[in-house]
Amino acid sequence: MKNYTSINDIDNINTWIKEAREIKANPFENIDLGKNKTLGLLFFNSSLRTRLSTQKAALNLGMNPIVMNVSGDAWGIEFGDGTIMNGNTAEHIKEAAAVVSQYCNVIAVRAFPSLTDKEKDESEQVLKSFVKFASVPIVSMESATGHPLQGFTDAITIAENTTKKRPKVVLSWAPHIKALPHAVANSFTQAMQKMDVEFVITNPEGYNLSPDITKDTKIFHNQEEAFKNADFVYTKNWSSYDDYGKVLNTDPNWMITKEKLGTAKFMHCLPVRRNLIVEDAVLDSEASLVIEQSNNRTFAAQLVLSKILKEL
Ligand SMILES: NCCC[C@H](NC(=O)CCC(=O)O)C(=O)O
Ligand SMILES: NC(=O)OP(=O)(O)O
Repeated sequence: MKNYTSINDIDNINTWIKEAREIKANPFENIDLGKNKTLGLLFFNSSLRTRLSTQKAALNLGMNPIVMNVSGDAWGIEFGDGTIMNGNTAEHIKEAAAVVSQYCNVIAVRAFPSLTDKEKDESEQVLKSFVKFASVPIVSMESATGHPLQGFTDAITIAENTTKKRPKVVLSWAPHIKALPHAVANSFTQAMQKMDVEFVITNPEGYNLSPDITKDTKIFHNQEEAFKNADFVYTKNWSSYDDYGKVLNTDPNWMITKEKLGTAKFMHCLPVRRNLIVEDAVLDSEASLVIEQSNNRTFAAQLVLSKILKEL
């Protein structure tokens, strides 16, 4: 595999899940695979899980990870083509990506959307510019429209925790005070569409995800109806897609409660705001899979890095 920038880069999700679970059972088996290879992690935004689990994955493969917070610490990077650089940006992505490629054998990038310019966000300018101008493989650590390491992690976690051949999985919107990206919900949707699960989405009116993502997945505006017979409830806030980046609804009735969850397992990518997205009683119960999801981030990243290293 050259790059990992989308759930669409997974050729066979069941095989990948099996391989990731084998890595989880024996994480140091390929400790020599990444010997003398460097992974550069570039963050344009905050992170706790992605930053640590991706470094840990690299270390488990014998790679050397080097990390940089690009925003603030590096020179401002210009992405525009042909720009007269007399503003705040000091170097062009053409040089920046080429330079980082001299130091790193693989580059991982986190770059969130603006949530103000839909066309620009959907063009994935930052991620795609790294793919274009770096001479080494690129891994997305959450871009404007997707979080494929998270989506794959969530698929592993569902496979590990299901007792049924075809469980029912619900992606539920929940309220938040800030405008949040669609990336996690998009990649989770794409991952579930590849799995043998009954998958539905529930969100208030005005909050449907991009139809290019949801395709023929059933969308309920009634959360209670969607939750009937659910085995897994995956919760995430996202801002409006149609009224791009706007917060149209903060109705607390959409918060996940123990009563609503019933016998289903609760999932969230984290970080999660307690008693806004989900009540304490859920996160503090056996029904919550959030810590195991975070654990699985390491093995998802380790599989992706293994596949890239094998083709370097
Ligand atoms: N990487 C996982 C989620 C990252 C981001 N969450 C956030 O920005 C939450 C921030 C807050 O709660 O203030 C998102 O939704 O895409
Ligand atoms: N789930 C996730 O990507 O967490 P961080 O934003 O902390 O990396």
